[in-house]
Amino acid sequence: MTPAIVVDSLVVQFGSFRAIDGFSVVINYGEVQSVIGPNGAGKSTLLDVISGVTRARTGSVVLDGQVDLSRSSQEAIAAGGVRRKFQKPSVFEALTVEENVWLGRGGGLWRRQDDRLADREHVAASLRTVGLAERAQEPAGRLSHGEKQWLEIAMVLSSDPKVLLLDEPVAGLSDEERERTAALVKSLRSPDRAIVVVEHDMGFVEKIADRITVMHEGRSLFEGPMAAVRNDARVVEVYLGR
Ligand SMILES: Nc1ncnc2c1ncn2[C@@H]1O[C@H](COP(=O)(O)OP(=O)(O)OP(=O)(O)O)[C@@H](O)[C@H]1O
Repeated sequence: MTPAIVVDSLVVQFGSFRAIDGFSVVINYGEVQSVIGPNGAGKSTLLDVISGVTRARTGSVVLDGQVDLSRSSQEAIAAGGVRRKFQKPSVFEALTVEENVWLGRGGGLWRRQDDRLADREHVAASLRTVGLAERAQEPAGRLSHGEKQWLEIAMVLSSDPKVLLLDEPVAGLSDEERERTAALVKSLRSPDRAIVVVEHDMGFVEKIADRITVMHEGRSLFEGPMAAVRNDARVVEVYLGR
């Protein structure tokens, strides 16, 4: 396995409170890495550091053995191929589904007029991947909550990211939509892409994750496959048993 991102001894502090307190993890290409844990464990803060929203106090988050993302700007991180889908869908409702994906590809809607073949193909392929190709010309505001989640995935996919960060991708989705999202995330796995999923839905995580890290109070409590996670007494005590 080739590491995409190596998080080493990460510490994030808000005032005197340590939201992340010496956390380390290796995120590999070709895998879906899930980060689970109770509310307030530090999962979103971890994604914030990887995507440049929040600064680390100490430690490092190194991409491809070269770039320390904890010292890079949000723009540089996104341009370097690390893209994040936030928990709440934030699509542009008045724009069409396809226009939203053009925006996700980067550079704004003017890129559409530029009409470069590679761009067009990426936009179309992203819409097909998430199953929204037939809705491409509809205003995004007409999509259901689940479809908006998929549209956001298409928006980040359209830039062909090497690292995809998904923050609670099935929150608020129906059982059927969760099934579809699981199939979608599995289909996104590729040897030159690493996927990180933060999610509370254990059934979903079990379906998609190659590796699971359990976070608790800013630290890594346990790492392993779901069967081992479910059987670990500490994990049951702080998270699953609740
Ligand atoms: N900007 C901030 N200022 C102060 N405290 C913060 C800030 N951001 C997060 N925190 C605190 O850091 C801790 C970790 O928060 P975080 O959102 O990363 O947890 P989480 O594991 O994602 O939780 P959830 O599952 O509820 O989304 C929480 O106690 C939170 O209140």
